[in-house]
Amino acid sequence: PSSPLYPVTPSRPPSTVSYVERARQHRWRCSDVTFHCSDGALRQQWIQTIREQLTALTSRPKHLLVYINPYGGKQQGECIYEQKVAPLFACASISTDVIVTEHANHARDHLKTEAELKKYDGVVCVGGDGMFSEIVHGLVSRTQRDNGVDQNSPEEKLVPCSLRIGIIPAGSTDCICYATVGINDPVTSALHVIVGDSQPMDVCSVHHNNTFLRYSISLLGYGFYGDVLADSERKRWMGPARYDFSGFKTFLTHHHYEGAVSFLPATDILGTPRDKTRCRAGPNLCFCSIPEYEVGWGVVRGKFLAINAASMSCACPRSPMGLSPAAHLADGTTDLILVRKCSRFNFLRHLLRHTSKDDQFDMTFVEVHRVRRFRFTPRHCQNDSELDLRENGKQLFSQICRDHPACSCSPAYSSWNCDGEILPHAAIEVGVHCQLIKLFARGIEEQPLFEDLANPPCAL
Ligand SMILES: CCCCCCCCCCCCC/C=C/[C@@H](O)[C@H](CO)NC(=O)CCCCCCCCCCCCCCC
Ligand SMILES: Nc1ncnc2c1ncn2[C@@H]1O[C@H](COP(=O)(O)OP(=O)(O)OP(=O)(O)O)[C@@H](O)[C@H]1O
Ligand SMILES: [Ca+2]
Repeated sequence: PSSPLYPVTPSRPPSTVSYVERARQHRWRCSDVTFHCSDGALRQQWIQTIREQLTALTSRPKHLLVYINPYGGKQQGECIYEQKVAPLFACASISTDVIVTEHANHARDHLKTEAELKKYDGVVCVGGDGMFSEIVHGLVSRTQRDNGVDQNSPEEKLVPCSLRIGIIPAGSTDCICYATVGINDPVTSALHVIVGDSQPMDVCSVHHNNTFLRYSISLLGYGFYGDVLADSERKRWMGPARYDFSGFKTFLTHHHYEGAVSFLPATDILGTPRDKTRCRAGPNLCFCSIPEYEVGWGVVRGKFLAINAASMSCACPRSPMGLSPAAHLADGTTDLILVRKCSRFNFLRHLLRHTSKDDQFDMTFVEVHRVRRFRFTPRHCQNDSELDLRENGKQLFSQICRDHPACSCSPAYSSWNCDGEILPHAAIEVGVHCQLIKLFARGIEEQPLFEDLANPPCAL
């Protein structure tokens, strides 16, 4: 159908208008209302007017490029798209080019080099956070190349991407979707695409020795989350449960890592990581401020169980408030959470607080800073031969452990978990790029007291 009204059949047919209705827990549903009109001319006038009103909404996409990961999460990507999303796009007169990916990085490389981006109003991915990360890497790299920007320079100002990205959740964690929409529900996400929502988001660039490594949108985690990921990658066959298994195992292993974290605090912003307010849809604290004066870098040295940088809350079904509940999606900062070496019992208390409303930062061994840039340097390693050292270190360590089975020392290095991908270097430099990308989302809406009055329905 080429209009939001259907069916449009001869003689006195009923005319149906589809619209968005809010349901529980941030879910959106498609409903319809059927009108009967005995006066054919009046009916036609109504149809014409509604069509014109909808066409005038330029923020709504008309052509989308869709990538489906058939192997993400519970391997339901294709089925979710065909059954739940494609019919809605068709109903809203959105045309699509669909690519089912054949290998990892297929979507990234297609976007980077081949895709004819001018044809589209947006890119949609069906998968988890890993698939979204592929789309971001493809689009951001393509935009920098097209604009002659060198990604390898950590100080370079990156050019924002013009195409919006939609996420149809079909992964294991879906934390980007959860934190930008409030729920990981394919129909809700499809409806946010259809109504043409727009949510800007920060992107962190990660460098090692003036070489670009990766972008991060949600979590950069060294120590605990790096070790959980490294272990869970060997257990992909377990599906989403691999994270709980590896989480439990890593918790028991209780390794700590020594190093120095230096950071540039964001002092000229309104919010702090300890705020009780949350990043919500509508006017809020979420904007890019320009630093007014130079502030000095802070340095924290020590032994850490975890070093986490959360550029957004990282709320997900496992942790409904997230790693940094007050983090903002698009304020140009990341919340640097440093968890110093402590007892297993205390670390468990800290982890448990992620599952409730209790403050996980209110503990003597945890500190949190809202920053614009940071660097991490592991102890024993300040030069280029880090990787060699790392390999030798691993061999040495396993040898020592074989010789002394009861020893409880930690290995020298962990890995960085960069949005679910393992980085090859421990020493990294990170900078936040304010509002580099845009999503088909609007942030999490407060649940209004009188839903119907505060949020009028929206026709498809
Ligand atoms: C006692 C329960 C404590 C539960 C504490 C839960 C905190 C969970 C916080 C989750 C934050 C997810 C951040 C998202 C990162 C994504 O960019 C990335 C890509 O999808 N996902 C992961 O790396 C996937 C990372 C998944 C990490 C799961 C960690 C699970 C920890 C379980 C610890 C169990 C200890 C039990 C001791 C008896
Ligand atoms: N056709 C494919 N075959 C194998 N791997 C793929 C394919 N398409 C994409 N991938 C890769 O699969 C990885 C995981 O995908 P995805 O993010 O969709 O699911 P997930 O890992 O289960 O979820 P999450 O990232 O939320 O934990 C991604 O890193 C992506 O690069
Ligand atoms: Ca942020």
